[in-house]
Amino acid sequence: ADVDGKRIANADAEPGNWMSHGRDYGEQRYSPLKKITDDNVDELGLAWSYKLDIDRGVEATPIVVDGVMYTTGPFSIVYALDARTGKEIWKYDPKSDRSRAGEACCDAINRGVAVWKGKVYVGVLDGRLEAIDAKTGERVWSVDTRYDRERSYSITGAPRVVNGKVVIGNGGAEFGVRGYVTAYDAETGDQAWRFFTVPGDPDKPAEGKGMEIAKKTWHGRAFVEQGGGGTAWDSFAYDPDLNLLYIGVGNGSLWDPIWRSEGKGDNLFLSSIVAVNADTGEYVWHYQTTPGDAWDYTATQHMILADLEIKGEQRKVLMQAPKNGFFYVIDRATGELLSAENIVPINWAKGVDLKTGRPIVDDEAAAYWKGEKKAKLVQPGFWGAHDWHPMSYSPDTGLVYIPAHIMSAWYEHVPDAPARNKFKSMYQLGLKTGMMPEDPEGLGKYADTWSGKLIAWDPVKQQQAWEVPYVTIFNGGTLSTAGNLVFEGSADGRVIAYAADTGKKLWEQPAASGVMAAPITYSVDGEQYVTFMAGWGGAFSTFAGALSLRAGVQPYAQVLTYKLGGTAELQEPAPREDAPTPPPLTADAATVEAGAKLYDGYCSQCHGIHAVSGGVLPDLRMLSPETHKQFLGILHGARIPDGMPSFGEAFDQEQMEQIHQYLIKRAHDRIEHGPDDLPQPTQKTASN
Ligand SMILES: O=C(O)c1cc(C(=O)O)c2c(n1)C(=O)C(=O)c1cc(C(=O)O)[nH]c1-2
Ligand SMILES: [Ca+2]
Repeated sequence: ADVDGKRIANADAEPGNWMSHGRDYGEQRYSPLKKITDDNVDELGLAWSYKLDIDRGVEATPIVVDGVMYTTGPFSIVYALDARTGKEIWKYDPKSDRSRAGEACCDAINRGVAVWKGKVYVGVLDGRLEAIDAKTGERVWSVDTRYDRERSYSITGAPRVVNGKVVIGNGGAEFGVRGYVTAYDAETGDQAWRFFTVPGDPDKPAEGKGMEIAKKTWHGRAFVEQGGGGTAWDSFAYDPDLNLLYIGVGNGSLWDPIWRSEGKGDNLFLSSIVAVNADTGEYVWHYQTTPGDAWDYTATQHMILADLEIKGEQRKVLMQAPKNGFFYVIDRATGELLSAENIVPINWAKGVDLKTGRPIVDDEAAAYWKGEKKAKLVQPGFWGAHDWHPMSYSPDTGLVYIPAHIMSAWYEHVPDAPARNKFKSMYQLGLKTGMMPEDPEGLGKYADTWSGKLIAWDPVKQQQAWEVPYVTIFNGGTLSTAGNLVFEGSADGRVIAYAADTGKKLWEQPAASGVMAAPITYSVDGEQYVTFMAGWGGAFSTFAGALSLRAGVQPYAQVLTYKLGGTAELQEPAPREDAPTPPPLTADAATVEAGAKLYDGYCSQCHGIHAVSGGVLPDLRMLSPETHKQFLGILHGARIPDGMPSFGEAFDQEQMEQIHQYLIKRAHDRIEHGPDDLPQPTQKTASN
């Protein structure tokens, strides 16, 4: 595992390895390997599988160095496996603080490790960054990256290592945090630099040139208390020649700009790409995709560096398809916007003005944060036209392969800003969102408006080359290879290979769970392998549980590795047990109604809107008689070891009973309505 900057920068010289998150510093996720091609990919079979410990969302990109695979599972557990056989070499559990599991917005997920000079680095869900000995799996150092322990910081992203420094951001912009990126000495864990993405107290000196610029774009003082947001929870890229580190910056906190910044200002560096000096963390340039973000339009999405010929000129570009629906091509030396077009239908903006670089915002979509009382249906909604699922770029076809979403969401202004507290709740967003019908028919109609697509996008022409439809959102990240192939897993539980030039499906097998993570390829002893990390979970299936049931999968977490002629057998989860009979419904309508409000505010982000779980965390309509008895105890923390936080300080006993009664009511609704399967989607949105 003796990886260093030279080796990563020359990744093409050793195509058998996958040494950093996006394979190279430009994060193209393109492999020069071509033993597996469009001619023989139909002979691909399972070589080995490895079962992960916890069946929740799996989002990691594995690293492979010299025959060893380093990857992660739920709750940031790290695995070192023999890349030929899947045999475990060691396992390291950082024992992420389960009492704080509820402070992470989107399941207990992790996007993988970094490897550098004999050490493996992992960001832990509870906010630690740790170095592990690559040979023994023993911890070498550990730092708590949280700048303020009273706030709900978490880490889900993969670290990157640049010039001997481990770079990591954090999550939490749904719960009132101030975003930043920190670089730590890879050897010692000592802090080298920190770059804040949004300003702190306006009465105190700004932290460097970046904050001088940003400060002028914020108004009032509410953002100091509310954190401001701007978490860098996923993407980075690095250009060794320019020595620039690119940071993908997230959404605002609170979401509603009225409660964040008096409804005014661009609120830099929310929803921006920021370039900093990789040695010092000093600001160099920025490009803001969504000024004054009001919709959770993060620009944390995967960034790809490439050299493209644009209008007869060779340009060093950075490409990103952030949540807001546009595909941006930016000059990565200067930050100049070269082009931007939307990849799916959108209604929040009419386009991007190339002169100013600013979106032409639609007045209707913006109305909610101008204080209008009516809810607005905005497209894309909070999981964007593209979320964290990595895209890839093939220099052979010149196309970018984007796992895209078609989805909308309601947004509604609320008359009061919430007081900040540590309980993850919908109220903490400072607006009302996520509204959807409760009745199966209405829900089915709404579900029909959500679907997924693999889009092959031409970044020079800024237009689509081909597409493949999927039944729902949250399909897997992509990998492209010199064998004219694009690999992608799907939300509905398949692993698939397409011809990179035409999009023709060439190979497909079942994956025993939904696949969200991006696959990788590597070779050992001349044999090429393709690995998919399978395992359903993440933001979609926890919050919008009912809609995610369209995927029809369970959260079964495993590493699946394929080779030509592989014959291993796929392990599958046991079928779900039938729901027990609920207790009789005795509560009155007012009690149930009060419980519904509390549930949708505090419980829905994990257990699903209207108590319909997507199957990752327990469906609270199907509690066992034993669990019904322990209900209050569980709310007081009895299941912290499983990641269920205590709500002892959030609710009084009466409120806990109200929630319980609401769940009993929903259990009876479920029996009345029958199974949760929504009506089948129309032809248009059915999977390929
Ligand atoms: O604002 C944030 O700090 C933050 C963090 C995370 C995260 O850390 O996973 C997500 C998001 N936002 C987010 O907006 C989002 O859509 C999302 C999806 C997922 C996921 O893993 O499925 N995480 C996150
Ligand atoms: Ca967010």
